Amino acid sequence: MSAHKTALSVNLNKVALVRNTRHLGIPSVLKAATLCLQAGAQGITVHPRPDGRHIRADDVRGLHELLKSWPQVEFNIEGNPFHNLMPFLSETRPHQVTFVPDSEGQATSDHGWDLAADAERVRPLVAQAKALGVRVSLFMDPDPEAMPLARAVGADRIELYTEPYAQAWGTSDQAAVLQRFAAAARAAVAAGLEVNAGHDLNRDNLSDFLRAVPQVREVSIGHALISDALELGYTATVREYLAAIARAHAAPAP
Ligand SMILES: CC(=O)[C@@H](O)[C@H](O)COP(=O)(O)O
Ligand SMILES: NCC(=O)COP(=O)(O)O
Repeated sequence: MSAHKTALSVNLNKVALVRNTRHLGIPSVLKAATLCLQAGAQGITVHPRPDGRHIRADDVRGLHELLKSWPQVEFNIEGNPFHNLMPFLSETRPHQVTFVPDSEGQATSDHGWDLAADAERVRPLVAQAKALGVRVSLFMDPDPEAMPLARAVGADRIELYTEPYAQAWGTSDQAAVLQRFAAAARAAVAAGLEVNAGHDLNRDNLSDFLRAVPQVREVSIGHALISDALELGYTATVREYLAAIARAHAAPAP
């Protein structure tokens, strides 16, 4: 058994994505956060992208207010520090920021930092976030040799980008890919970093990952978790609508 329990941080991007297709405010990001926390999630993650396609500034502010009532819960804001991210840190001082090297308008995150190229420009932004009291995590590919560089720019944690693992899960590549992630996590810890993980983790592939990479302090999960929440909720929801129809038929308007 590992000495710590891995925290689950729920990424709410996809709730906002659906919400943004109309002007009704549903589904509500704040209600989703509340339900996830009531169910035991230990953190909330959002990635306010520059194009505002899902999480927007008002969501970040609203979650910041909401989480004042949940002092044990970690607020994690992800994004590219060279785009729109840093003002959110000054305004809300979340527990953690995850720097992600996405381009503007990128469909979704698909690689970690290349610190051999970017260390000098990332370092002052890491220092700026830490001066605000915000823990800094860097989104990284599972490359053991890059971990000392992540530490050298001042990061507290790294987040292992797990899509390659998710793609390998259940195939003959799974064991080899997991070995790569395990080596990267060991290298991170040896360099003085803590380890997070995320991207395309789901309730099928998660346990195998955490067994192989027990150092993981936190997983942030959005796309699959929100999809599961929809699918696991269809039965009860359809019954509610059928009940509403039945009520109308049982007591029609006079
Ligand atoms: C850093 C990371 O892996 C997540 O932010 C992920 O990219 C989710 O972002 P989207 O919900 O915009 O795909
Ligand atoms: N940092 C990863 C994250 O927040 C969620 O990624 P995904 O589960 O939506 O792929």
